[in-house]
Amino acid sequence: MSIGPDITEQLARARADLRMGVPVILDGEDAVLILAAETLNAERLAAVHQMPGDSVIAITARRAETLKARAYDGDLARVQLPADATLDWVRGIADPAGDLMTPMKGPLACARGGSADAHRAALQLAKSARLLPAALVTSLDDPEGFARANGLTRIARADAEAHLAERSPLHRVVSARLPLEVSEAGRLHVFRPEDGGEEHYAIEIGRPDRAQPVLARLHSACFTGDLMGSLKCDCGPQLRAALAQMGAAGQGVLLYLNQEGRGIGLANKMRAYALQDQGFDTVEANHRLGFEDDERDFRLGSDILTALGFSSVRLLTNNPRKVEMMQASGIRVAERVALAVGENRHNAAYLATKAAKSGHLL
Ligand SMILES: Nc1nc2c(ncn2[C@@H]2O[C@H](COP(=O)(O)OP(=O)(O)OP(=O)(O)O)[C@@H](O)[C@H]2O)c(=O)[nH]1
Ligand SMILES: [Zn+2]
Repeated sequence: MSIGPDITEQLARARADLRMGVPVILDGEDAVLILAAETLNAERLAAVHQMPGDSVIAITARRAETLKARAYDGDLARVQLPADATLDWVRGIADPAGDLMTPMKGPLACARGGSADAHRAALQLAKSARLLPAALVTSLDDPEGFARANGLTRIARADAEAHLAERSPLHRVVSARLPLEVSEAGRLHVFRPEDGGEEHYAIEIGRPDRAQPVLARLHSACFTGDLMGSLKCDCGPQLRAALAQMGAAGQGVLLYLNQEGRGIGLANKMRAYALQDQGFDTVEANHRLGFEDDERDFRLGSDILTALGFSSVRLLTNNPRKVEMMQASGIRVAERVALAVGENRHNAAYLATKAAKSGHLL
């Protein structure tokens, strides 16, 4: 066994590099240098302009639709980097904040033909680093030499793809008693993924019988709603109502999953909120940013329930995707328990959009 970083650890480094604006090399067939558009700076853009390889900005088909760029690769587009492209221009491709003020960035020329696999991996990596899904991608002739000369992280793309497609195993780190307002018999379990990603928590109330369906909630983190009392969503009231029901029943398990903003992170969620102030709804805002409606993987909820010894739940939710994903990953949903609380005049349209476009049941 090597003492150096394995592929999981290399990917964690790559995410940290991209978040800081440091380039990463994806090696293999069609080796490339990638930089996240969001964290690119003027010096590094100038350096890319000097490189002999072809440069494009990879964006998702969702973002391409807004920019009227041709997504020849199906799920993504490769926008050619003009020789005089400025940092503001690159940022404008990535970030829809200024779309309405400067609607015409193009016409944008897009690459077609050849492989877009490296570009797809770059976008996946940017998303998993909770950055905007847009990457400056430059072809490289000598990836090993370039990595050595510049001290860059170099990853075998084939290994990266295999790992990015799988969810990271979670391990319970610690469990401790946590008396709560709703029940003095509370316990908190902390779960840590192997990939250096965010930890997730399970709050167990009482000692639920593992042989019976447990009253359960998969709650996605919402800093604004859970902690700040935001009126733009229903998360805070849902969190408190779920805990109150478990307290009243004397048992239950609430998973607090750190999937802020339906899996896009708080910064991107706030970008979506800014777009909502321009008149777009919650789903349109995600699409304009280049994300899908919902980027969450609820199977991590099943992993945690399984680790705690549960195999069957009475699930507190209005979201049919949660029910489907639980069932598909081996947790039986014996019953869906509706959780409709916290509607107000600020979130009524948001709740209506979720019902109309995301299939939420009321
Ligand atoms: N991207 C994005 N995320 C949001 C928005 N409003 C709330 N969220 C996030 O959405 C998640 C909550 O998901 P919801 O769709 O409200 O509810 P759900 O958890 O899918 O379904 P329920 O179980 O019925 O509550 C949290 O991670 C919030 O941070 C928004 O406008 N845009
Ligand atoms: Zn919320």
